[in-house]
Amino acid sequence: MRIAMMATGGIGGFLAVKLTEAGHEVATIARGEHLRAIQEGGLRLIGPTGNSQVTPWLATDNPVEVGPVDAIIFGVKGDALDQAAMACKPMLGENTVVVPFLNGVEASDRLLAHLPEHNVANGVAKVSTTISAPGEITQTGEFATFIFAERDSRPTARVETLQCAMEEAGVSAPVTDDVERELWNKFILFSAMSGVTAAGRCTIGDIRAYPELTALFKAVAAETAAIGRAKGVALADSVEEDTWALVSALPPSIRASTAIDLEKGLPLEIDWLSGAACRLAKEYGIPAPANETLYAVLMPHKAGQMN
Ligand SMILES: NC(=O)C1=CN([C@@H]2O[C@H](COP(=O)(O)OP(=O)(O)OC[C@H]3O[C@@H](n4cnc5c(N)ncnc54)[C@H](OP(=O)(O)O)[C@@H]3O)[C@@H](O)[C@H]2O)C=CC1
Ligand SMILES: CC(C)(CO)C(=O)C(=O)O
Repeated sequence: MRIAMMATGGIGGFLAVKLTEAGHEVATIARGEHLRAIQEGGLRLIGPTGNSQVTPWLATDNPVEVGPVDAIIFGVKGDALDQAAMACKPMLGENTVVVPFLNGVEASDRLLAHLPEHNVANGVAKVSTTISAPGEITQTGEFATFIFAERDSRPTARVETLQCAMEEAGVSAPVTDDVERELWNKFILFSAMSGVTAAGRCTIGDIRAYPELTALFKAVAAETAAIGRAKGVALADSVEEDTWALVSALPPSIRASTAIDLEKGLPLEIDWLSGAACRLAKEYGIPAPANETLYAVLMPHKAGQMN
């Protein structure tokens, strides 16, 4: 397949290495020092079980050079979505599938402001990866699951082809019959994990150890689940308990990327996490005091560099 990464960060960089290794023509869209490093020395993945280095088919900051592709893996931070979406246009053909893997539940809908609906799919990523140096991606932990489908979850050849490509590349890409439920399952976990580990400057281990943090986490997860149900998402009756069971199984040192971004003084994705929960709660008439409090506490740090 011919696949473009918009862009080559934690998500796009990880998949670029895996899919290039599996023999696909991968175009990595990047910029600045990171782009120069990929052009000069290729893209390196530091993984939990070993490292790999690839030379992608193309490394550029100009999507016109790439031209139409079969699939675009769309992975930028929430605030960068609009500009990155517009930049994708030269890479679209009639049947190109654009799969967003942003955290939150709004990315696919937001893409429709810029891209034709028939090109846009929906997806959720369960992986922990970051740009650790120019030209280098580091993965923490071995989990790497990418769940995606057409926006209405109907099976199509283009989604199935990309899922097979990922599976053959050693990345889990299970079929789903309800991609919206998958997004909300993660959002229920992640709205709480992001808000609490960032505002509390704490880890998942702390959330389990301090009853006050446990209660706060569960309150956020329950609010977000209530919003999902009000929206009509087919959540399991046990989603709150299932979410806590997942938290109980996570390594104690884990924090959300939001907490790590806060520590580094980087901009926070809170408008698309706690902020999204608050917005959607208002829309559906659901009280969301825990999400609102966490959103407010993190607000002064939203633009970064204010630690
Ligand atoms: N990484 C992970 O483990 C996971 C991430 N996610 C979500 O996936 C999304 C992407 O995260 P992640 O990949 O980690 O983000 P990163 O910040 O690692 O990567 C995004 C990259 O996109 C680049 N970029 C943004 N806009 C453009 C543009 N217009 N043209 C070219 N390059 C551009 C950025 O460059 P620059 O630095 O120059 O702005 C950056 O290198 C987020 O919503 C995140 O929450 C979800 C699950 C796991
Ligand atoms: C928790 C994790 C690593 C799971 O994919 C994540 O999505 C994030 O921190 O951004």
